[in-house]
Amino acid sequence: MKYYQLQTNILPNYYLNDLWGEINASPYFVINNLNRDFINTKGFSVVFQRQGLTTVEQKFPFFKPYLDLALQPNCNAFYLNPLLLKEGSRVDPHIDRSLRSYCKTIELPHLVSVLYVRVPENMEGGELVLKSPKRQVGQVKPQTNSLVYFQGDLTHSVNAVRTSGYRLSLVCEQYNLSGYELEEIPEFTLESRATESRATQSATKKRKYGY
Ligand SMILES: O=C(O)CCC(=O)C(=O)O
Ligand SMILES: [Fe+2]
Repeated sequence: MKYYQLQTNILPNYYLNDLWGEINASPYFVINNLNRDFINTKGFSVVFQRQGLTTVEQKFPFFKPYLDLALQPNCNAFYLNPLLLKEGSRVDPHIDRSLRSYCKTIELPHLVSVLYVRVPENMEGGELVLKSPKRQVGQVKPQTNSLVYFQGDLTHSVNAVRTSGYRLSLVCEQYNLSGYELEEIPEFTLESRATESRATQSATKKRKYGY
């Protein structure tokens, strides 16, 4: 794959509706302001190794069809996060490396997959912009039921959404780690502001972002 790949109409529509309902109903799905790059977004994260996949599927059966489709056979560690944007939300330029809080020296993901679960019709803004160090290599206009794979070394951002309605994506950072790095990654864990104490939240902020 060179830079990125886009597939449309990838899953049955009833599944996307179900996913929308299940994610919104999840008690873990709350305001997501831990990271400064994510402005006005909601979400939670599931961290797992391949051997924790059955636990993910037990606890979140509604993720299974997506994981069956999107997980790459050569990857062994994953960071899965549903992400909700609404009017005024945006994501500033970043490289996905969310597992670094478990292993400081971790390499970049092999690739990142993004399923667009629901996108407002005629959405203005909300494009996924992909950049290599030198130049912009792609701009994806999300559509409901499309799946994007992009190289894990690309800097990317999401333009501010300028219309009403919700843009829900299901993002999975996929890593191909060495045994040494893999040892540091939990087999299965959940990250959500809903389950963190206030003390943990401020400690995490200081550790990760220095404020
Ligand atoms: O929703 C998207 O298009 C990408 C979101 C993203 O970059 C992320 O969750 O790290
Ligand atoms: Fe990202």
